[in-house]
Amino acid sequence: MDRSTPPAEATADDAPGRRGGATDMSAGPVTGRPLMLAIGGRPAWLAVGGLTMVAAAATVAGVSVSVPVWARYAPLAASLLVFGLPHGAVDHLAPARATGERPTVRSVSAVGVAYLVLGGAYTAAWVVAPAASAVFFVGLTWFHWGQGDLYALEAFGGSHLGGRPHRVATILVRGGLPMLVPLLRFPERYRDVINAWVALFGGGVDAAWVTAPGPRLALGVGFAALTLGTLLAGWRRGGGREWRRDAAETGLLWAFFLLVPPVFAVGVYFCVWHSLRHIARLAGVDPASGAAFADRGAIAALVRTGRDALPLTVVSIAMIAGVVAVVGVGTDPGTLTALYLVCIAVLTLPHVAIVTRMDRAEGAGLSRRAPEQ
Ligand SMILES: CC1=C(/C=C/C(C)=C/C=C/C(C)=C/C=O)C(C)(C)CCC1
Ligand SMILES: [Fe+2]
Repeated sequence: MDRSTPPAEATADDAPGRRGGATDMSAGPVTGRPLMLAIGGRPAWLAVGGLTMVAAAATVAGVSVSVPVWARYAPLAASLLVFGLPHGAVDHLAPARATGERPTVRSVSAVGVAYLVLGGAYTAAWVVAPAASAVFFVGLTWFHWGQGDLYALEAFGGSHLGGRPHRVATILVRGGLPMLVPLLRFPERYRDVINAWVALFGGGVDAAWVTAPGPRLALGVGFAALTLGTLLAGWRRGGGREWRRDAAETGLLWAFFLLVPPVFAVGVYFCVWHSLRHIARLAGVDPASGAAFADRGAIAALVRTGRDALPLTVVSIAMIAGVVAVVGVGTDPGTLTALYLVCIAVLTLPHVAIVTRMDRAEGAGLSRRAPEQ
């Protein structure tokens, strides 16, 4: 698929930032809209929408569904293979492709060095200051998952997105949905997850304020106001179909993270929302995956990108298994999940650096020049 031409389904207004579009303000291409809808949109809406409806029906009927422990952890465990870990395992190829070039030994090595330096530094930080590293991990994920959603909104054709302040607010809202909303409804479980990370290093967090109602209420009211203000700003820029999609997704994620228990909800979100959106982005910058999508559809594009992700997914799983064996932690799901998430944290810091470079190369996200209005 030729990325420089808007796909048949999209109009120039649909895709304001795509190279060659009539209202093009950016330096580079943004993933094709049909690709992002097929891989990064519909599956996530189905999974998250379906689960939210089940949870809402159970709440309205006053039925308390007891989810077995293994099922609570199943989505996070599945993320080892199902889109989660693999979405970062194409990082060695992605920055070159984002600039429209073929990966070279040099470009792949630069990514390797970034992983060694940033991942190494963050590993040391976990050992020296686990509580601060845990808080940093939540903040980093907040930014990164918001950054991922901002890219997807642009790829959907988000002409309601304004300049830098509106984009920063959109990142804060979209990242805060998975990182803050679970705290509002499930503070004890939230604290237990963070405690489990820190406990791996022999520490504990004294975060009484996390479970205290006052600060939580303030955070909830503040975040609700930020959500409404950000959506209102988009509506005032013209609203329209993409604004309605943004508002519907935002409302859906608010409900999802308020209703569905947090470890399960975050696991589902990681697999089908964040990771699939990034995979759609990766497929969009890879000519072979783009062609597979144009010829044979979404599954073919996923398989093509999956092939690129396979080697480093296997290496990452082997490394995580090695860490589990060497540190010899307990085998209960809570502890294993904590160790997995700390490994993910170490991989996420360089991953965020790579994605931010891709944003710059594509003129997307915070690197996009403000559209004129
Ligand atoms: C599990 C869980 C949490 C944090 C999960 C995090 C921080 C996951 C990060 C994953 C990343 C960064 C994946 C790569 O893109 C919370 C919200 C603390 C509490 C609720 C349960
Ligand atoms: Fe990511």
